[in-house]
Amino acid sequence: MTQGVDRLAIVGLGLIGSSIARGARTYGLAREIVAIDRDAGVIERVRALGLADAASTEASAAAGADLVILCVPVGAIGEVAAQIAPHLKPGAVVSDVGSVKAAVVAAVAPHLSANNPFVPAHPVAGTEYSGPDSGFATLFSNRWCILTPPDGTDPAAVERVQALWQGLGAIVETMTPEHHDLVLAITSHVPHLIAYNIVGTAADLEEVTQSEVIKFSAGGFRDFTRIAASDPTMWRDIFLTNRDAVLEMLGRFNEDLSALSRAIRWGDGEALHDLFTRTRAIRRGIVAMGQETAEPDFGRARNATAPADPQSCKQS
Ligand SMILES: NC(=O)C1=CN([C@@H]2O[C@H](COP(=O)(O)OP(=O)(O)OC[C@H]3O[C@@H](n4cnc5c(N)ncnc54)[C@H](O)[C@@H]3O)[C@@H](O)[C@H]2O)C=CC1
Ligand SMILES: O=C(O)C(=O)Cc1ccc(O)cc1
Repeated sequence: MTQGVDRLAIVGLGLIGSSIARGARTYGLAREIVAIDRDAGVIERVRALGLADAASTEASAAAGADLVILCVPVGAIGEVAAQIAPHLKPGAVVSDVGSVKAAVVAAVAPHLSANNPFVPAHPVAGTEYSGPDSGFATLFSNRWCILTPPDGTDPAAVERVQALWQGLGAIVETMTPEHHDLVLAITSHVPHLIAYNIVGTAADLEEVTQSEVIKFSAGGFRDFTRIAASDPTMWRDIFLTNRDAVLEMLGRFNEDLSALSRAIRWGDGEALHDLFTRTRAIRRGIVAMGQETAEPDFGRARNATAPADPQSCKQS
């Protein structure tokens, strides 16, 4: 059994935090796991599921941890860092899993002393489910985890966080927070916004079509509804904290959408066919890299320990 971390504290035991706890147990990555969540109901579930050696609603439970991972919505990460900071032992490394990085670095840095290096991380893996029941140990297997350590971060701290993610099966890559935010704006954030928008538009049309939108929802729309079922708090925070990059990518998206509208209006089949051929090649490239299954899996195909009844997960 690898003993990477002596005491691992996880703050926020939702989908991501509970998956880290399960993975750390399964793969023997920590001698002791401490779970911290402000929600007493979550702590109760953590105890019932046996996800940690100790579980508490108090930030002081982070005392004595070698590595503390903040797994709360990005808008709360700075405030949670401030709460745990007074309890950290010298040398304890702090990390997070937030989907946005520049705003998180800015929010966390002021609260930590030089004795407690911050190594921001983002596992690019998840589902539309939330809460402690929705996690599973293999969530990060063969998935990217992006680290965005500020220049001058203690290399030993980066190494500790990298080792944890590699132990969880992730492939680790390092980049600047700003680059991360631009890349994720187009690959993750704008796609979620499009899903929220199209499902919202369809819902508004329900009155006009007398429920036929939902009744006849076929492949494309159904895939959007899965994404649009993602946690409202988490995604509100992502759009508010990655505002500039999302607006930049949304501007480009709108321009390209206008070009497509024009092609349809003027019967430019060649332009449509050219684009659809290019996008098909991109999908096939992703499948070939093993980052995706050929068919939509609705977030459950890799879920080796999924609850028998997915409805038991907190669905947003
Ligand atoms: N859901 C996903 O697919 C992915 C999420 N992320 C990131 O991971 C983080 C967590 O997301 P999920 O696990 O999906 O969320 P979740 O909603 O499943 O769990 C969040 C947990 O944090 C707790 N929490 C919230 N505010 C808190 C506070 N102030 N103090 C202590 N605990 C608090 C909540 O009680 C809840 O148990 C977010 O920053 C998100 O951007 C990253 C990759 C994928
Ligand atoms: O469920 C999906 O399709 C996702 O895209 C999950 C996801 C959500 C947020 C992230 O920062 C990373 C992955």
